[in-house]
Parts: sequence; structure tokens; C-alpha cells
Amino acid sequence: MDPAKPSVAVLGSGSWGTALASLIARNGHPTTIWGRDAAQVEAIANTHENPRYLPGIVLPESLRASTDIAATVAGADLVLVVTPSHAFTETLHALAPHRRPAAGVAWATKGFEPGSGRFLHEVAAEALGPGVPLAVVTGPSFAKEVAQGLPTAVTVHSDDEAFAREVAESLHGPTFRAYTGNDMLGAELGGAMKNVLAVATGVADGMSLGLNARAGLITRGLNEMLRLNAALGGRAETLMGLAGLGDLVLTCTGDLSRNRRLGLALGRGQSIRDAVAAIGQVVESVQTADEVMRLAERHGIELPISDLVRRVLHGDITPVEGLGMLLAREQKPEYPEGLFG
Ligand SMILES: NC(=O)C1=CN([C@@H]2O[C@H](COP(=O)(O)OP(=O)(O)OC[C@H]3O[C@@H](n4cnc5c(N)ncnc54)[C@H](OP(=O)(O)O)[C@@H]3O)[C@@H](O)[C@H]2O)C=CC1
Ligand SMILES: O=C(CO)COP(=O)(O)O
Repeated sequence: MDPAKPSVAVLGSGSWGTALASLIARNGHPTTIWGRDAAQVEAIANTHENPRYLPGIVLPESLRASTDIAATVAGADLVLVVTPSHAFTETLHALAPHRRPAAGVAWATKGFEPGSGRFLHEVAAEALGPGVPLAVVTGPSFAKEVAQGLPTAVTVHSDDEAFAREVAESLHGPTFRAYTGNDMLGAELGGAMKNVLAVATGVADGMSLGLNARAGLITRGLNEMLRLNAALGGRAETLMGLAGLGDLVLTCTGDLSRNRRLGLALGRGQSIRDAVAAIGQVVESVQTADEVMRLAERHGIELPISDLVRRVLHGDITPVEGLGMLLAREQKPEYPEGLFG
């Protein structure tokens, strides 16, 4: 550990929080992970393992762990939030009073604020007030592979270029590349939407519809991302990179994905309740599908794949009915309104 490096507080001790905290600690930053579960925190601090979320993976001895969010945040030059989207707002409000005046806040959460559909950068800006550097960390990155030290590339987007660099530098290392950008909206949209689209490809694979169907869904899914992104003012290049295409391909094809596994289970005829219970971890698409469609409806954008995922997740239609509806759609140009229209 190098005490001259900025100290980092990682909030959330699930699989992704633990993997990122471990990475940052290995990069020499004084790092503390906060979690709400005392037994889990004790295991991380004393046995250097998170047996529930990353069993069998040895965490660095320098990684400290705490159940005291106030002390964890108060001791940090940089705060990284990695709680699920349903806990994001409460985590931001819990950290706000304890943040050092110069400490920026980044997050690796993917999704929207449930119920309101607000982007997480909007939630963070409101909870923390003006002038606080904010950044989102996103891209194709399964926690287990990062924790195993396998090569990974992500991207860090912020309106504050220096803060994007600071966050990226805390993550960047021999097997982990962190790029930077300044399109928070596009980056957040990509990370959220890919979870919904991974359910669609999972359903198709669970129904054994073949590799053509999978590739068609990924490509038309990317088109849905690009169209909603354009309507919201995000930049297309963001979604053609790690935050969009990269994460979409990973999550739609990699069986480590919980959202893909939910789709696989639904396609094989299991109930959503049983499938989510069997996965036993956060499956962001369950809420994100509603919020994506809320945004799309507000902006008058048609998203057929995302809409069918939402309806399947609500139990309004079966996967077989959803497939029938997709295939029955009218023939039309691939790009009716221009390149990304
Ligand atoms: N896992 C991955 O590969 C990646 C995940 N992400 C994103 O990271 C975010 C976190 O997911 P991930 O770590 O995978 O999820 P996990 O299911 O692995 O862990 C969830 C963690 O959040 C904690 N938690 C749940 N609710 C609250 C709350 N109200 N307050 C505080 N802590 C809470 C859980 O605590 P408890 O155990 O006590 O319930 C648990 O520690 C998600 O948005 C996900 O999309 C992004 C990239 C990669
Ligand atoms: O975001 C992820 C990979 O980039 C993890 O995907 P799942 O949440 O589907 O497991």
C-alpha cells in the first residue's frame, strides 16, 4: 500500500464492489470497503474472502472492511458507490454528510432510480449538491473475471476531465485498462439497457432459437440503444464503444451474466420468481426494463425488443408469444430515419 496515493472508499460489498475494491487496493491505494452485512465485512477483513459473492477468491490483505459508512467515507479522498440501483439513492444520501469537501464521487452501479426513471448522475447531483466531481464507471466487466485478474477494459465518463482521469488511474493496472470519456448520459444508458437486451438474447437461447437469432437480437438491440440515446442527447460513439456495444456483447453472450441467465431460465419455461431466486444476486433488468420503456414512451421512441422483455418480465405475455410478436412485425428498411433512426 502506498499512503501517498488517494484513499478510496468503496460502498457496497457485493460481487462488483468487492472485485473493484480488491483491484484498487492491489493498485496500492489505501482502500476500505463498506458493507451492511457484518458477517460479510468480517470475512473480508479477517479471512480475505467474500464467501457469499466471490467464493474462493483471495482478496488483498491491505483491503480494509467496515460496516461504518460515516467513518469509511470520512477517511476517503475518493468515493466509489457499487450498491445496486434500488439502493443508489439511499447510499448517496447516507454518504453525503460525511464526504470530505474535495472528494469526488464515482459509481459503478448500472440502472436508473426505480420509480422515477432518473439517471444516476441526476440522483447524485441532487443528493450531493453543485460542484462535486461525479463519474460513472462502466463497460464489459464480469466481477469474477476482474477478481481473478483476467484482462478487462472499462470506461470512466465524467463532465470533469481531471476527475475521470483520477478514477481511471485508481483502477488502471497491469490487466485492467480504464479509458475515459465525457458522456455520462450515454455511458449510463448503455450500461442500463444492455441488461434488458441480455434477457432477450437469453430467452432466445433458452428456447434454442439458434445463433442467427442471437446475432439479430444483439444488433437490433444496439439499434434500440442508439435510437433512445439519440433522443436523449447522448453521443452515438459512446454506445459504439465499451459502454454500449462492448457490454451488450458480453452480457448477451456470457453465461456469467445474471441478466442473460434470467432470460435463459424464462426461455426454458421457468417462472421469473424461481429464476431470480436461483440466481441469488442482483438482476438489474427486472426494474430497468420498466424505466427504459418509461423513457422511451416519454420521448415517443418505439423499442420492440425492450418492450417485449418488459411484458415477459411482468408475466403479461409468455416468451413464445413475445417471439411471435417480434416475428410478426412489418417488413421495413433497416434504418428508416437515417443512420441511427
Ligand atoms: N457483478 C458484476 O459483474 C457487475 C455488476 N455491476 C453493477 O454493480 C451493481 C452492484 O451489483 P453486484 O455487486 O453485482 O450485486 P450483488 O448481487 O453481487 O451484491 C449486491 C450487494 O449490494 C448490497 N445491497 C443490497 N441492497 C443494499 C442496500 N439497500 N444498502 C446497502 N447495500 C445493499 C448487498 O448486500 P446484502 O448481501 O446484505 O444483501 C450486496 O452486498 C449493480 O448495479 C450491477 O449492475 C456492474 C458491472 C459488473
Ligand atoms: O454488468 C455486467 C458486466 O459488464 C454484469 O452483468 P450481469 O448483471 O448481467 O451479471
